[in-house]
Amino acid sequence: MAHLIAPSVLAANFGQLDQDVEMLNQSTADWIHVDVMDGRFVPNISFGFPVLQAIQKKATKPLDVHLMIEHPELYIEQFRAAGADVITVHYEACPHLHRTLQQIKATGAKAGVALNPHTPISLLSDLIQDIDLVCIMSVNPGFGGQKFILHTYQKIKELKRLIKEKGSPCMIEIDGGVNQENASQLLAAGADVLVAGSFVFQSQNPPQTIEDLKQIAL
Ligand SMILES: O=C(CO)[C@@H](O)[C@H](O)COP(=O)(O)O
Repeated sequence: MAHLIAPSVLAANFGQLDQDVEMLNQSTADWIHVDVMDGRFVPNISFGFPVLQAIQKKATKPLDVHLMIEHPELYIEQFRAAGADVITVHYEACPHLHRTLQQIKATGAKAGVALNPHTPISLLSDLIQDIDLVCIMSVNPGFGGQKFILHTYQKIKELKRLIKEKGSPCMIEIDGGVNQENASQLLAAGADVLVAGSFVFQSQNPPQTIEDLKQIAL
């Protein structure tokens, strides 16, 4: 399967969000990645339902919503109603992760699990069959523009092995510090979806940058 590119609107210009979403609509991006932060699970606050709804109104591509919040299970239905197509919760925020994944699937959304850099892949061993997407955080969540953590390559390979061993249809997404330099190695290690925020939005020509990431061959 060809890899997917999911630009993160956390790095967009919120003064012209409509235009930035329209740029993504016109680009070769596959998904639009939306980072929700609550100031508790992560030391930053981004935005909530009204902004997600505004993005949904304009977007013509699936919304990949990454919840960096405590107690995500309290808000799943609301995020789905606000436009989320993929809902990713953090392993570290869910004491009853299996139940939360079922809750996400019951809304009709795809169910994702994100892992902080310190969280081992092996913890997913008993529920990998129930996950549609694992988001490996390649930075500590909370901020865009951070440096990519090299140990990520190892984790992708481990996850790929686990997925194969258990026959899971799960996709592997990488989030944080993705750029033209590391993208090809990430894909070679087994990544299916690349999230890129600052690399896309701070470039001279964001649609071209998205297309360059899309065209990376192994
Ligand atoms: O979830 C997060 C950060 O917590 C990411 O989605 C960032 O938004 C990616 O930004 P860059 O590292 O690509 O700038």
